[in-house]
Amino acid sequence: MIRVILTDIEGTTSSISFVHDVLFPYAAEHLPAFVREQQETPEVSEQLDLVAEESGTDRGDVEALIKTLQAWIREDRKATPLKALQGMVWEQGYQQGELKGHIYEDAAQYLQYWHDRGLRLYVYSSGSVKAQKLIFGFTTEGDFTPFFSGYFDTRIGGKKEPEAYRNILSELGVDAGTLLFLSDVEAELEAAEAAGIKTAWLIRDGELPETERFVARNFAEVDALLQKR
Ligand SMILES: CSCCC(=O)C(=O)COP(=O)(O)O
Ligand SMILES: [Mg+2]
Repeated sequence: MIRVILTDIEGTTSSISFVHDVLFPYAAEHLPAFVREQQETPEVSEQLDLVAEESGTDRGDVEALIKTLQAWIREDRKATPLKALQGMVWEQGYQQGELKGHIYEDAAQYLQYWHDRGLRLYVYSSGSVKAQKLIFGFTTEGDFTPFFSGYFDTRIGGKKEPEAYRNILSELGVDAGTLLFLSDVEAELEAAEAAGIKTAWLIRDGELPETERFVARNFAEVDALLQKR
């Protein structure tokens, strides 16, 4: 029986276009000034150390580090220090009212419903935990953070690696068979399944694939699966 739901964000609870056409351009625009101004603060400095280490860029050349970060944004690299810095930049945007998180109507409805029914809800996204709390804390529909029991980002492991899902199970202290993972990316579902976790593949637009997997157009269809299991 499913007692815990672990959900991806981009393409699952929230639109890909919000992340790619709003969040990423916002970060690309504001990150250079943010890094120049905040480079001496411990939280930013720590991330710049990691950017230098991962890219081989000279740690003393802040402009080169910014160029590396901009290139990573363009290629949608799921690098943990980039994700941490993006979260800090987005925080300013949400606080100033320039950004509002997107959440699909059905996701908003069912997250609340599942929470009220006693299911435990967790997020697993490549976006940093800070970024996850922001997108759900400042949505156009209100604050959804009270419905979540916890958040995981790439510090627990990459989303296409079975080890990450084993780490999540161990952190949560639950059996694999009680957890349902929701994502729009098949490679993420395969990794979760390799750890014994049940999955639902969210296909919000376009043609449905021919697959043995459980596929859902929206969270109402995921709920139908929950009724059966
Ligand atoms: C937390 S909102 C920003 C999401 C993000 O930065 C990203 O790369 C999307 O990753 P996901 O794992 O949610 O597909
Ligand atoms: Mg996704």
